[in-house]
Amino acid sequence: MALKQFKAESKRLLDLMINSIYTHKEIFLRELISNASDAIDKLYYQTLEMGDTGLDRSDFAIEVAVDREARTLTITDNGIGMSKEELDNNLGVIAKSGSLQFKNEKEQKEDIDIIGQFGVGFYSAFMVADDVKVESRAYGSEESWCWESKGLDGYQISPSGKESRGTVITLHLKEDTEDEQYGEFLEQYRITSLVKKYSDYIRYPIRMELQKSRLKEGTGKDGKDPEYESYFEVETLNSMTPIWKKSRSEVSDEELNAFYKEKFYDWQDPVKVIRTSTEGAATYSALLFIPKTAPMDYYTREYEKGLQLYASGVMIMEKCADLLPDCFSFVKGLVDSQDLSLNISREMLQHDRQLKLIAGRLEKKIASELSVLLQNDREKYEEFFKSFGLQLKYGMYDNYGAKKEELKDLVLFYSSTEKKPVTLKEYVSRMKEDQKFIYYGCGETTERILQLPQADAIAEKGYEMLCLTDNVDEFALKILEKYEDKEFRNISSDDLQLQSEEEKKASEQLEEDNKELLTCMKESLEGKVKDVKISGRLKKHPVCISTDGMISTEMEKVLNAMPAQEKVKAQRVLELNAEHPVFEKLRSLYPHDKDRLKTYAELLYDQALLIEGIAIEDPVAFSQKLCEIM
Ligand SMILES: Nc1ncnc2c1ncn2[C@@H]1O[C@H](COP(=O)(O)OP(=O)(O)OP(=O)(O)O)[C@@H](O)[C@H]1O
Repeated sequence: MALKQFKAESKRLLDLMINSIYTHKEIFLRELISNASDAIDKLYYQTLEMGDTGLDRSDFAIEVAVDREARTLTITDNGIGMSKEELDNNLGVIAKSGSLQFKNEKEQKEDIDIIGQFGVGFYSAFMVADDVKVESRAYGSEESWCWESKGLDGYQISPSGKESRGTVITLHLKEDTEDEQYGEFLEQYRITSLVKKYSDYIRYPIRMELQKSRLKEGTGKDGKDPEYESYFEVETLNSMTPIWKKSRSEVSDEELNAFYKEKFYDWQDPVKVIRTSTEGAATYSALLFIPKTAPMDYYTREYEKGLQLYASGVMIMEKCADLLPDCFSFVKGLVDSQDLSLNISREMLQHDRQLKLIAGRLEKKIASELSVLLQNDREKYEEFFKSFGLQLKYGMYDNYGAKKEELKDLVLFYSSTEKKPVTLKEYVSRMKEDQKFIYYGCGETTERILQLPQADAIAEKGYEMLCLTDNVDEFALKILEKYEDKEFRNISSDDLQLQSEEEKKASEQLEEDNKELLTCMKESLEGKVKDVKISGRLKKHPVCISTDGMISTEMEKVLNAMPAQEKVKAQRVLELNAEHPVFEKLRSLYPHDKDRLKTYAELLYDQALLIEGIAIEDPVAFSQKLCEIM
């Protein structure tokens, strides 16, 4: 059977090319400038191959010009140009890329940086123009030709009078509509900012004659009013050499900081600049910055993480989210790689191994740089942690703790004994010989945690306690389970293992001796507590709440504050200090005055809740009871 060829409805295809593959019309300029740069590259390499032809790299340039009256935008290059056949083949055949072909033929050349590969970018001009004219004169040719098209209906090629080598593309911009202001591409600020945004690192100068304003000579001084005049000046719009491609010795810290502030709209220097480049399985350069403070919207849904992505000097994506894990979403910066499989529109990447590989390496690099900062510049790290520590702790907890190992040495918690933030490693290194657990307390502020009745016993033993003040903290530690084989323990949990065997026995005896009193109190607090016990930990305070089981009162608070969450309840235990005068009072009430004992039990329970920072159920009743006994 004969093999049949697919046919394409070329008008339809062109329509798709023009209108469906790009989301932003503005990228047409990037595409045309990239073509101009490719054309110059080709000529440059060709002349290199041919030996000296008198052409120098500095002779090459790309020019952009606007004519508001004629409503045209022109892009001129002095690159390799196109012959009549090339105009026909390259611009008349969709998806034919002369650039890709050129690149493939020269594959052995190392630093060839040709951008084009799909053979479609040129057609993006029709998103904004209703007439496109390409006048071109191929290098070394005697003739020049003009290709012209109004879009879907086809194109014409006719002789042109272009005298110099290269290509001039003239776009006649579409009329403005209610939805689209094509005229904006005639504004110089729009053109200059588009060049900066997408084509800043094109290797050849992109020049434009800009209209400027200056003080008229002789005015503005000696009592004369200032008068201004406009004048024209040709300016190079792009910076050409990417700062990340310069060697370390060529770029000062100040330059890097200035670059960061300008590109990423920050007014402060970053706390850390990370430069990295790799060759091999994935070839890329990255320039990353860790900001000093979190942007206003950082901890909101509006914040978008991501790194800028460049391919061969052209900006492809402003925020490539896949390059950063959530735990490091605060990192700003860019990645430049030639190896990425771009999507035809250059707006997306194919989710390939390459991208994953780069993302994985960057993640490791960021983690190791943070760890170096922590070791070498504690003050700076603490400053950083104030802004982004919360994110690292979320990162530990997120995704069932998938990144907990990577992050556990980067988090800090305030220490009760050191009176400053410490790492888990530091805590463990200071643990007392007989100390079993890493103790922590939870609350709104460190001051309140330090005042918790449960903290007294820890302090008395000379143990260190971590103060957890962010909602996520306890969850992060719970998911970590252990650090260097040491379990974490909330100071409010029922089993702190602080008592010696003798002390334990004494408590059990006391418990036994007061069994009926405790049972009576438990019945008075029916539904509120799981148990009423003699405490082994209280020193100064008469009562405290401890919890039995996985959920602490702090976790209960956090979980119940979440809108869709099913309500949870910590298993509360009311602990009594048998050494406290209040306990004597309780003993004196039982069994003669059970009503009063009930009131006391309720008051003490509410009091314990207040100390924990938990709202009491019925403040009015609490106040009445208090007055009653007064
Ligand atoms: N200014 C120019 N000078 C010389 N040749 C050009 C110029 N502009 C376009 N061409 C030729 O036309 C071809 C098609 O251009 P087009 O922009 O459609 O695709 P591309 O640049 O090859 O690929 P991509 O779609 O990835 O940008 C190019 O490969 C190149 O051979």
